[in-house]
Amino acid sequence: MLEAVLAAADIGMLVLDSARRIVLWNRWMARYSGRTATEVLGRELHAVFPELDNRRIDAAIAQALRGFPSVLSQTLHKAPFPLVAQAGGPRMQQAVAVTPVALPGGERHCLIQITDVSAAVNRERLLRVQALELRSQTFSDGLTGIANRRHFDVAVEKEVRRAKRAGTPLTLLMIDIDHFKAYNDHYGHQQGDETLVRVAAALASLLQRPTDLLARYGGEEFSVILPEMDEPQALAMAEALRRRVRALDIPHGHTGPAGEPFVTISIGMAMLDTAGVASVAALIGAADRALYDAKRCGRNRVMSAPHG
Ligand SMILES: Nc1nc2c(ncn2[C@@H]2O[C@H](COP(=O)(O)OP(=O)(O)OP(=O)(O)O)[C@@H](O)[C@H]2O)c(=O)[nH]1
Repeated sequence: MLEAVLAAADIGMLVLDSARRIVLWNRWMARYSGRTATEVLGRELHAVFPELDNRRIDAAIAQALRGFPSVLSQTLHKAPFPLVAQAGGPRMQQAVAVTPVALPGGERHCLIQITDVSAAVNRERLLRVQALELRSQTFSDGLTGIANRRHFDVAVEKEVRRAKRAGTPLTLLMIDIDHFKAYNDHYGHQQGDETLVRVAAALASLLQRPTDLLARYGGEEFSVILPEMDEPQALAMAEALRRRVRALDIPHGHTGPAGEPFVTISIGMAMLDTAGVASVAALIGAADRALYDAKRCGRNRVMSAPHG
């Protein structure tokens, strides 16, 4: 009965005597190691597995022969024994427990139990990848691929706090595509989406520093956080962004009599240290008012929030 149970067990079991010779080798071990019981019984464990050069296993065996059980950490010892689920396949991921066995005669033996945890490990790996993917989706805009509003909200709070603490400047740009309602009305929503993607990519191509953040703030509105830039640099960047979008030469024949027949953007700019603003809400408000001024003054331009 015991033999039948050992043969049927879906777990590897081998028993070593005090000289580390193999005295029990169940069918599971034979199947996944490729070595039959006849080949290994009576032989020393390291003679059977010369590659089993794992000091942790040696220590665990020594400990078990002194009467103390141990379980090998799965993160540190993923696949100590050369076992494969199928010939030519990858090494099986293993959970290994080493347990003392006291026989009636008094001699202490050591039972090694091996479980195949490959499926669990693979599932864990997949979950980790999915978690990372979900996290990046949570913070990026599905259409344009740039940061979304949620990402912006978190980043602007952090950057304002950092700038205040370090006493460094911080610029916020609010960007809006001009006459985009007319664009959608005349060219269709789908082409409107394509244009949003192109504009986002054009803006992103100019922002090189890792701390700069371009986000889709809302429908056809973008925001840019530019830490540690003085006012002339920030203004130059805003101008460059405006020119870059205009240079895409995306036709827009419905911009009114004063407008250029291309897609353009208006930009409102506010700085933490020049707008006299202390809070994130005030900074956004100042940039928003400057954007409104840029629209009122004819669009396709950059306007700065008044100082102080
Ligand atoms: N295609 C597309 N259109 C969008 C999206 N989000 C917002 N819009 C459109 O953007 C337009 C915004 O128009 P308004 O805010 O009225 O302003 P505007 O026409 O851009 O005019 P000004 O801002 O005054 O230059 C609306 O027609 C929205 O439907 C989007 O994801 N895709």
